[in-house]
Amino acid sequence: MRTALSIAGSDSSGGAGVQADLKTMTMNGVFAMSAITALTAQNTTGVTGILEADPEFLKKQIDAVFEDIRPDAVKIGMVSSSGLIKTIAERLQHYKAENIVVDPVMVATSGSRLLEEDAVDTLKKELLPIATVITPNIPEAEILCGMEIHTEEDMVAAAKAIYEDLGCAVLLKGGHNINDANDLLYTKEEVSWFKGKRINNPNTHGTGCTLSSAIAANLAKGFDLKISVQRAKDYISRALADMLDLGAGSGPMNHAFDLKDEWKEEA
Ligand SMILES: Nc1ncnc2c1ncn2[C@@H]1O[C@H](COP(=O)(O)OP(=O)(O)OP(=O)(O)O)[C@@H](O)[C@H]1O
Ligand SMILES: Cc1ncc(COP(=O)(O)O)c(N)n1
Repeated sequence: MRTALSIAGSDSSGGAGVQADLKTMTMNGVFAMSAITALTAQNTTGVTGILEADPEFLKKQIDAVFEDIRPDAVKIGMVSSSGLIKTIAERLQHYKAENIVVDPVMVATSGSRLLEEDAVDTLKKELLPIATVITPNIPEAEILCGMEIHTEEDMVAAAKAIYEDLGCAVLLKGGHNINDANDLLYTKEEVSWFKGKRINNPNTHGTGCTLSSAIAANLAKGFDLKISVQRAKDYISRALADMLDLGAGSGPMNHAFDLKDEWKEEA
């Protein structure tokens, strides 16, 4: 069985973070492991507390995984602070990790900050350049490239600027657009659009975590980046279409939908 590691924060409400990652990876047919960067006390309406892991303890978790069950792919979500980012980058390079998907989580859907402001530079310098693909949403991409994004042309220009600056493939997610949910993949070879029909579901807590974990799971199974993104997009559309409605805020998605063997196939 192929394996994947989530390096991310814990979401006590189960909709985002490590909890979303493990559900998504399992549904996509890989064995899921975790190294937790922070505990959050969180629900659909907001984050009430964050307890960061000590970088030395995060290193222990990553070492414990790599020295026994080497992951075929790694997804990185909430990284919180510079010390944790440096530890992750150093360890992944040490183990020559492959198929690294970084979701540069900065602010939760509910509005709470999940990455310290002064850690953005460390993220750009140390972690994003070693990624196979990064998956910013529009506000995150604006921070990474310093330009405003209003149109699909702006999305292409922003993805190009980020690619040229950091050297990693960029999946710029359009979930924050008003009309469509079209995502743009910018790689060395080509620019591809992944068109999605906007599903009228206000419960989008954890969509970014889910998409990036599904990409990692499919890379782990041997699919190339474009096919992995398409499969991940199909997965998230299916999960959103289930219309689970829990909690008073933007709720989580259901992952326990009809298990279909097609989600689990390997390349
Ligand atoms: N209402 C929707 N209908 C269909 N697809 C959606 C919808 N909202 C988001 N998506 C898709 O979900 C994925 C995540 O996109 P989004 O831009 O919401 O990321 P995000 O903001 O990082 O997510 P998060 O809510 O975890 O912060 C993308 O593939 C996006 O196109
Ligand atoms: C631990 C953790 N990681 C990531 C997110 C981002 O997800 P969202 O933007 O959907 O709130 C989150 N809320 N909590």
